[in-house]
Amino acid sequence: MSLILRDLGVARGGRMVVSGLDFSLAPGEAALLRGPNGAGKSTLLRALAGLLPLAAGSATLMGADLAQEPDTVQEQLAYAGHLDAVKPQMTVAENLAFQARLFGAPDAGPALALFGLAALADRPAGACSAGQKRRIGLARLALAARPLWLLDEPTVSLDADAVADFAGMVRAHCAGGGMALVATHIDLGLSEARVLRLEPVSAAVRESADPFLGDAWEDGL
Ligand SMILES: Nc1ncnc2c1ncn2[C@@H]1O[C@H](COP(=O)(O)OP(=O)(O)OP(=O)(O)O)[C@@H](O)[C@H]1O
Repeated sequence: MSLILRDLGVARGGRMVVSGLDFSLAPGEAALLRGPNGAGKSTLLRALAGLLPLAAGSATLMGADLAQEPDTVQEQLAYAGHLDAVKPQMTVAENLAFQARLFGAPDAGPALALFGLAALADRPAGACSAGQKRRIGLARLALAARPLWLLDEPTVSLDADAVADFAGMVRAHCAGGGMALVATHIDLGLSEARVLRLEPVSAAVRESADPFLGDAWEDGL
């Protein structure tokens, strides 16, 4: 019932960005994904969310292999990337009601109860501040009954109170048997969380690419 990564490798633009990664997360555990800019944190999260292919190794979630059964794995996780997944023309309540339908939740109540969003319920999301939009994006996690949360810099734009609320949300998720892998550069106050540190793949490995071809960049990612 865990997330298990074995000898995992992920490439970007034809270069290995994450390589030889072994890690596991058990129900009830949170891990902070740390490392310098460019170390591969977003890349790893996107790969685990099924948005990038694995170049090597394996990832299994609750017994399902990501490469063999991607749909089964994706149904067990919720991914929150750098974008807030908020529709600007809809109100805060409508956005969350939409997310509730998407995740099969009966209503948006549990999300509206978070981060002071009830007070913003009738405001068009497009008229919300950056931190308010981020709150909407995170609150939708409460509607997704998914055991694994993959969160990429979730606290960007949040004030100190909202960061504390977010830490409480992760703690409650884990207390209920959930798991969270959270890429962050800041101290979230989750002292019980484990740390998975990524380092940029060594220069020697990078320079093994054909020097005459230059860098290859993926589009639209
Ligand atoms: N679209 C892309 N095409 C090619 N290479 C990419 C692409 N996106 C990212 N990379 C490269 O992959 C490496 C890892 O990037 P990634 O975004 O995963 O790092 P990160 O650890 O999340 O960094 P940060 O802390 O800055 O968010 C970087 O060297 C980056 O240049």
